[in-house]
Amino acid sequence: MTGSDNAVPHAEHLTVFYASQTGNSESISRNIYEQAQERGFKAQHYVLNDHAKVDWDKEDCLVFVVSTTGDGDPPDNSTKFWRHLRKLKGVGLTKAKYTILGLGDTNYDNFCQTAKRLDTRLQELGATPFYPRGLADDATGLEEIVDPWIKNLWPALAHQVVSAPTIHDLPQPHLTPEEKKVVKEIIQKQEQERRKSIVASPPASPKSLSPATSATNGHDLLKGAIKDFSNLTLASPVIPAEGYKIDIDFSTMADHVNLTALPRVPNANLQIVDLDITAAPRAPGSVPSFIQTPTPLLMAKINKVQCLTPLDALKRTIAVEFGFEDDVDYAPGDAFGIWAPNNEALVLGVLSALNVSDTAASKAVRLHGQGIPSHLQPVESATLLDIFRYSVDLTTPPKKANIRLYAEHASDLADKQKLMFMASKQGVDVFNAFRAQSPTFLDILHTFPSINLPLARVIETLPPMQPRYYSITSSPMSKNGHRRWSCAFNVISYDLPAGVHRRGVCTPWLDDLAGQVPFGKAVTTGLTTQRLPVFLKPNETKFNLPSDTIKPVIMIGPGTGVAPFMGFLEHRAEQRLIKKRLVNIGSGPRQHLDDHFGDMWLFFGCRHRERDWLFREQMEAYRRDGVLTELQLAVSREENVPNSGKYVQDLMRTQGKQLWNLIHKKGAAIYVCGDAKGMAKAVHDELVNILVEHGEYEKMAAIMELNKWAQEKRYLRDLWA
Ligand SMILES: Cc1cc2nc3c(=O)[nH]c(=O)nc-3n(C[C@H](O)[C@H](O)[C@H](O)COP(=O)(O)O)c2cc1C
Repeated sequence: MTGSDNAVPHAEHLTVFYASQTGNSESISRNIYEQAQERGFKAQHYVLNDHAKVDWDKEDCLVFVVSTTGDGDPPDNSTKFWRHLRKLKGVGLTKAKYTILGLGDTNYDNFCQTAKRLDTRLQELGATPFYPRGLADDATGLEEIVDPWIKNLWPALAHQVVSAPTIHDLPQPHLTPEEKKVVKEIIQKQEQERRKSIVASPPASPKSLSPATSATNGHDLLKGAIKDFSNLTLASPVIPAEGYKIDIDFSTMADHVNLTALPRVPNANLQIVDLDITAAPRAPGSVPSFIQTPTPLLMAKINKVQCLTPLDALKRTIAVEFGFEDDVDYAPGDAFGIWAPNNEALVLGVLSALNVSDTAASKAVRLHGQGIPSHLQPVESATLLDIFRYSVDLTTPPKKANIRLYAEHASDLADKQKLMFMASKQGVDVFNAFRAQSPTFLDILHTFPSINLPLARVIETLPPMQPRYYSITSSPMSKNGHRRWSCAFNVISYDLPAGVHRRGVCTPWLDDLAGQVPFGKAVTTGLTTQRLPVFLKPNETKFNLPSDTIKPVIMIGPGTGVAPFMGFLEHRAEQRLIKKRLVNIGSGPRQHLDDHFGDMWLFFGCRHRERDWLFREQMEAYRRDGVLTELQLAVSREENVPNSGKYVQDLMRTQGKQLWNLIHKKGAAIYVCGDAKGMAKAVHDELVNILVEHGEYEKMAAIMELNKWAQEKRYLRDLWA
């Protein structure tokens, strides 16, 4: 076989479902899904509640990754699925072949109950397991079971595949024997030269990335592009980004002639039809109509911006208030999504590198084709410029399947061979080193200048752009509350060791739009008039203030995890104001305000009080006014101050008795927001300790009690990875 597309097995259908409460099953299932794609499966990845999106009869194999939560309960994002499963009758799933990876913790009574129940029910319905169930234990380390289970899944799946040889058996594809010979010679020659140069020359500069300057794809083209793009309708001229040539050591490539486990080249489905009209310019501040959001898209203006951290802080955190023309209903604890565009210079740089002229970029096109990614379906008419701004993700590092595709379209044999190597099992270290540099799509084009990818392939194979979500820090009850939302976030911007500057998509864009205000008072004047595309994301886990205002609230949220609690506090301050007016009306005995409101405790953590005590003024004011009953501040990196070297869980320990009283005697609700791994686990463990120490529970009984509270929505967590 000479290595044409015929060498690749016909993709087999595989769907990976997950049910996850705190994200473990989700990320493990995503890993399986990505590996499946790389191995040539036509894979899909869904949360179990979206079970109806898949025609189970048409799937060759189903893989379920499910955790157990509460007291042996399935995660919230699978409850709809369980209702559906209960309703199914007879043996309606006889065609389904499946396997299950369960995640649980042997400290709990009902270890991996969800996985076990699912297994039983699927078999009752006639489905057949094709690979033994795996049950991973968080108590000893999930990876002990998960890693070997995934490793052995592939041979088990290959056994199910009837049509073609597995991808492992593939000869080195897409190179004729003559080509292979030439490539081998080139590699050997390069390797000899590299070795010679190591001996002859002084150590290379530590900078492993450098701006691309090659005449074929670098400055010459970019100079042209600057001229080309100058008449685009942009607010101010933007110079296309240059991209970086990523310098990676390919010396190990010479040791591997036969490459295995190469992913399948993604199918080509998308067609671009040039509608042959210059698109009418969009209204200033509007966004393309193809953007799809789960709740209505709203155009917000920036009312107010404040930088919460000084220059010497580790992170730059800003608080932004958005304003709307009409009322928007929301509750404290909800979040909102922002649909940010890619950095404009990067978009222009990519279009320039793809040789798209300014005229072509601003002409209307229609995207169509069978089986194209769902985010591209609605593109009836849009400009390429808008598609690259809003529809595709230019900054997420590539997956192996993309690298494989780029190899396919590299005309230079050395480029092709390097890309093939990175996509293979043998090149995994080089692939990881490449990804570690966070290459943008533009960097890839500059690093491998002979890649000549048709535009349709670029658009359909780049990941879809995703909205970014932020917790609302304001209350709808405050003045004009329904017409404003606030949020606070860290601006993602960092330098790689090689001296290259990288930026997130949404937060630097917002920071730029808001004028990069300096640390200090909130700025309300002279702000941009540009409207921003946002939409509401109601909280699905009831992470909202209790409706019974007398119920005490314990809030634990270090860093930007405090965001939703600022909304809770603003809301409670408003509730108190209203009550204050009411209680003093009438002839009855005067009532005390605090009789109507339960305690509010906040555990907040920062590194240095002067550098990253976010919302300090507001917190202190709430404390003074009695809205906040107790403020516990943990200061992890500052010396000689109260609570120095402490984290929130340490302060919970010292306040254990009071916390237990609030929980036990007054029925307090507990809220945790922030980092899922480190902080949330430590806080959970500390709650167990408090129940053991002050409530006289056995450890297991304490764990069970916390599960019960999680079920009753009395212990709520809003976490991110
Ligand atoms: C509040 C809570 C309740 C839990 N209840 C159980 C349980 O009843 N049985 C079990 O095996 N594991 C239980 N676990 C452990 C989780 O299943 C385990 O940590 C798993 O890795 C979480 O996966 P996920 O992030 O996908 O939800 C519980 C964990 C938490 C935090």
